[in-house]
Amino acid sequence: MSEDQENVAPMSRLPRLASPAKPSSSSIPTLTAIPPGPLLPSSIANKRKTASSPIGPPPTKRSVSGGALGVSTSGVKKQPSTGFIPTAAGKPAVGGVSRPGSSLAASTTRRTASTDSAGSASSSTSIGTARNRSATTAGAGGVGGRRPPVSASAGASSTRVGSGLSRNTMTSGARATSRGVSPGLAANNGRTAIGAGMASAAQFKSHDGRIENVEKMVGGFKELLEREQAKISSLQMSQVDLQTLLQSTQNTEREARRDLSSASEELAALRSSHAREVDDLERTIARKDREKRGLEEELRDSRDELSRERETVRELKQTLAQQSTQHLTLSAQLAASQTQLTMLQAEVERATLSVSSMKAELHMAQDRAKAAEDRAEEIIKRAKMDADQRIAEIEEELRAAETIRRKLHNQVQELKGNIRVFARVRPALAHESGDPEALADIAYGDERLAQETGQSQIVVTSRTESATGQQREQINNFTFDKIFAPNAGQKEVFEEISMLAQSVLDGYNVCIFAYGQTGSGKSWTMEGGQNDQDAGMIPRAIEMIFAVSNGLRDRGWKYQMEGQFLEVYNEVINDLLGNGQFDTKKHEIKFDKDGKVTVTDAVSIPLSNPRQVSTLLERARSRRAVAATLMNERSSRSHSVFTLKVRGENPLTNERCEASLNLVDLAGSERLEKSGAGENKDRLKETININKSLSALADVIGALGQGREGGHVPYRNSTLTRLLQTSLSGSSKTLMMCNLSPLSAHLGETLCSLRFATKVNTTQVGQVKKAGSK
Ligand SMILES: Nc1ncnc2c1ncn2[C@@H]1O[C@H](COP(=O)(O)OP(=O)(O)OP(=O)(O)O)[C@@H](O)[C@H]1O
Repeated sequence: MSEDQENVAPMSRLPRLASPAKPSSSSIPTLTAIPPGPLLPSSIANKRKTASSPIGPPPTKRSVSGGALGVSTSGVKKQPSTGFIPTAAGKPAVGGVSRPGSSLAASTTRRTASTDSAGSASSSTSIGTARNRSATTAGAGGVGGRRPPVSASAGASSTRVGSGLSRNTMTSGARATSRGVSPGLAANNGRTAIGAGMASAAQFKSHDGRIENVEKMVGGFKELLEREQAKISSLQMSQVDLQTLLQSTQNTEREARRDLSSASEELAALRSSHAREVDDLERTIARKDREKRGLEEELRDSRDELSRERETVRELKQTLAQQSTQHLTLSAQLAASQTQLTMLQAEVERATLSVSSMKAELHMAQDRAKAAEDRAEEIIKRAKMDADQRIAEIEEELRAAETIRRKLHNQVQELKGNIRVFARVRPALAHESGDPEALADIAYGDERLAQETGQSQIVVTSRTESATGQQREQINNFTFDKIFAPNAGQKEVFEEISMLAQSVLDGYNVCIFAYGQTGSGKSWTMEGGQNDQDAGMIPRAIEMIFAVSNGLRDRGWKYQMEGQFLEVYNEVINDLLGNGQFDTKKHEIKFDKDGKVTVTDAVSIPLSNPRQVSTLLERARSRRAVAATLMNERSSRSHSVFTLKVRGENPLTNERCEASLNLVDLAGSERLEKSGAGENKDRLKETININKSLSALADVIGALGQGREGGHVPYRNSTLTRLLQTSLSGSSKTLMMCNLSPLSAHLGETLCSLRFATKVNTTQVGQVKKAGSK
């Protein structure tokens, strides 16, 4: 319900309160219809103000009753005259009455609002102000010119004065004065009212009875008001109680809230402590679990131990029982032994006597033994001297035998010829063996016959077509010191070479060439594959030389060895063991006063064991590979020369030797048209240089073959022959391995190689001499 509705509701109840005092049916409707408006709202307003000001001081009785009474009195007394004016004046009077009423109603509404907003503002003051406004409004209504000066409101004022209630009028005037109405206006109003009062005195008398009724009603209203005031007082009392109750409730609530927050905090603290306790308990439980498991394990172990202990106890008991039995047995035996001891003691006494006599005999025997020992020592000494003498004689004989062996060995080598030629045909490779037509017709002589004669045969059959289209078959028969068929392995080849290579330890220069066209197996023969089985002549020769030199150590020989690996490419020497990726130094060939060849700035690596050789070969290989990437297929277009320099000394025999083993992998020997060099200037230069050095080699061998002492040998015609000058001289042993391809496509080159090898084979170089030996 809105505030306006609340204000209106009491007005509907008012007729019921007023009805008992209704004096007559003719006048009451007008009176009762008008006064309740200003009366009831004041009382209700007071009531409401009281109720809506919970903390404001309760209004004094004087103030309330004064306000209410003043309003009701003035209102009630005004209304009859006002009520009559409309009756007499008709419609405008109704408007005059209705204005104050509506003004009051409005003022009530405002007052209620102001009370609501002002809160505890003084009720009496508020009421007084409202009433003053009402009066002012009424006055203004009269004076304001909206109505004629003798208007309903002016009439109302004069009615109050004219009814003889001068006190009231004065009071009203005084009040008006006191509330800001100008005194002149009040006096003016008073005079106007007296004039109007005299004019209507007759009417006034006729209404006395009604006034009495009204006064009775006022009395009733007073009673009602008192009752209301009593009610208000009791309500105020109960309001105070309620306020007290509210305050205490609020206090209680605040306390309860405080309790609640502290309880919440306590609860949170309890929860966290509970959580901590739970955590602690869980940890404790986990620990206890672990302890429990540990204890269980301990218990298991203890049980196991207990059972073992029980087992031991049982065994001990058994042992004890056995030992008790044994003890009894032993006690019996002891008794028997004691009896025996007594007997033995008697016997010992007898034996002691015989020992004394034997000791005497022993002393005599010891003297005899000492004399015998001295004699034996003398004999041993003499025998040892004889043995040492014999050993020295034998060693001397052995050394003489070794010297003889060396001589014989070298005589055998000499008998075999100081230039020997072997031929080796490589097997067809995997990609070549598919077509039998691709293989050349090569036959090998009888092996047994070869062993008997020391000469092997190889027969190469070539077929050509004549101009008339006839097939011509040419059989080419070649004889060499040894021919290796394709199935011959590296080991087999080395067995034939090893004795020659061993000569270097005896002080002979040895030179082994691998000659043949590109791809005929020269590198395979000299260096071989990576595993021991495929190892070529260089690693096998080194291994063998180290093994033999170690064996000769017992006979007083001490050897020092060093390795050198050079490459001759386009007549220029490159050091394959130098530092850096490839050689940038210029090397020259020099000869010392002994005629030994040295190469300037060439690296010589001291070798103390054969394993170092593989590292050395690997180093040379990688440097050759770098050079090969710089220049296509360079390896087959260059000569490689591995030199093992050996220096030996035998302090026992006072012998010394110095020699070198040269293992040469020659460049591919193919002819110019085969090499395809015509199209390429570099290749042409390579081929010219290779051919130059190979023919220089052939010329040197040929010149040596003429055997003229002091005859000219053209060593200087190529770098290769100059480099190998010492090894090719008459004091060296030379072996040429002629490597051959099995393919028919290479038949022409194979025949060329075989003819060159034959030329070398028929050369007889003069007497072989030890190099640098004393
Ligand atoms: N006796 C052999 N047994 C097995 N394989 C061989 C044998 N001889 C040569 N070969 C193989 O034949 C191929 C050519 O051999 P190699 O490289 O030794 O020829 P080369 O004459 O040294 O050629 P280049 O002059 O180009 O160096 C290589 O693959 C090598 O492994």
